[in-house]
Amino acid sequence: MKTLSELDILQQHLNNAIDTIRDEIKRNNLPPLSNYSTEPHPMDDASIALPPRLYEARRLLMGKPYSATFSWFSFSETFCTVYSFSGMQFEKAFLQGQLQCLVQSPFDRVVEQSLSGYESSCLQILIRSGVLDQLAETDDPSAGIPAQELAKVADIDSWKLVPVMRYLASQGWLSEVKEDTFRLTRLALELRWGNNGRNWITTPGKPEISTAFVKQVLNEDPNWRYSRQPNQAAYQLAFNTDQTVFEYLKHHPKERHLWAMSIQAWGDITYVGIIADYPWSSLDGYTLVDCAGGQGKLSIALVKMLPNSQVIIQDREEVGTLAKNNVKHNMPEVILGDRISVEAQDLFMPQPRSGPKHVYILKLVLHDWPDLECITILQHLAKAAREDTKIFIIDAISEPCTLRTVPESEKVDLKDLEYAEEYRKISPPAFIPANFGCSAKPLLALSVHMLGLFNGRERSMSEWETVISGAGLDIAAVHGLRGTLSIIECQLPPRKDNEFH
Ligand SMILES: C[S@@+](CC[C@H](N)C(=O)[O-])C[C@H]1O[C@@H](n2cnc3c(N)ncnc32)[C@H](O)[C@@H]1O
Repeated sequence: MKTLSELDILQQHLNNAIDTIRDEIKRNNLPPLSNYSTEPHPMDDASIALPPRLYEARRLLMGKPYSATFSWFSFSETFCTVYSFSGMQFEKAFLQGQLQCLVQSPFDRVVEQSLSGYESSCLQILIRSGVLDQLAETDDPSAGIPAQELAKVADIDSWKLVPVMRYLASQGWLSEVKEDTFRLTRLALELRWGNNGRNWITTPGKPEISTAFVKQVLNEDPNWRYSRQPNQAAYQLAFNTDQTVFEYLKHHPKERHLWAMSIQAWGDITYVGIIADYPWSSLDGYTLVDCAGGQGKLSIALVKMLPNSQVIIQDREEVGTLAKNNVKHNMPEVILGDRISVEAQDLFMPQPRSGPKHVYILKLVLHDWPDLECITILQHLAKAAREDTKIFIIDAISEPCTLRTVPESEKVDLKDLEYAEEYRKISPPAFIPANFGCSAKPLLALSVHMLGLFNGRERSMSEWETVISGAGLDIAAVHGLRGTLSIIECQLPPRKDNEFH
């Protein structure tokens, strides 16, 4: 007999729940569910007791960590324990996305969202108390450790630790192997010391900035409310400063280091797609200028890939030291200033590197800035550019959340990618928005975070077009990459016959 995998079993639960909901809707003469309806559905009315089978099918589909009829703890205890005994992880039953929106009770969603900040707080507790590292470094990670023991080593109250850990277990970060004994799950391994997830989550200030974000947007002072200055955002409200994030970090080296690690984490997760999905070898022989190149991970890769190219990492003076150390660490054989150099260069000053066959790269830079600043940055590059210069904006293209009908001849679906080596994005299938809805949540959350930090944002293609044409540049091509980013290749517009350069 075929042994079913966890994926097989979860699919069965999913199909069973959907089939049941469909059947119950028909049996009870309810209207069809739609995420695009502008009317409430009878199932949204919490004062009506749903038929038991429909109620339970919805609970199965949501894999909900709580419900109206179960108290938080009793439900979590039963459910988490049962699931960890059967070797399954709760988080995998928690189906996100379109299906969640379609079937979840709107009030439950409100409760879940209004308390969602606790997930971040509980993760902070897990990490900052050292509990996560205790769980990661134990001799037998699969056995787990009783919360009482963890609390004693961390010097915190176990009465407070247990609800924190159980909540995290319900969200998939931990599993409760027996009552009050927890172990890490696959998801939580990303939070171990040295991993990108840990670097990203430990950058200081995220909770403070997200709280102050409300005050940024709804500020009583209209000068603030309508300000798009990079130094009038939630960050300044949270840290009581009038400096931009980068100016502030200049004077706070410890935070600067943590920030650099978190930026690097985002860079790392997008790196594979940038390298794999663009034909970089076609640029061998070009001079590549990595503007605001940070610690220079992309530049180091490019100099290794392109033996006839020169690569220059530019950034703020205080970041240059990090980049130099990084180059020395990763390429001990290379002499700085030979094929790779690091130099201080302000994005808002004229670009000194100019000449034939140049590529200016702006990776994850423009999303940090409001439109006016982006236009100024691009104008400096446009002024330094020649006819054959390429300007690469490597940033996300944040599709709107609209439904889009793709003409049949242009459709790409999963079947088209069978055995494909070249990456192509699939077209959104029916009822899935252009940005794939909840799949875009990390990027859209980052977009809001950019607003809170700098009045920056992730941009849609039409928003990119505004900024690029505002700087007097043309778009030559757009390359989609795996890992949320794209390369928007820009160039000078063709010269008119009567123009002299
Ligand atoms: C989000 S990071 C991106 C770094 C790098 N391109 C990457 O992808 O890892 C933004 C970078 O812009 C740099 N930066 C900020 N303001 C700058 C300025 N006025 N001139 C030059 N660099 C600046 C920061 O120091 C930081 O390294």
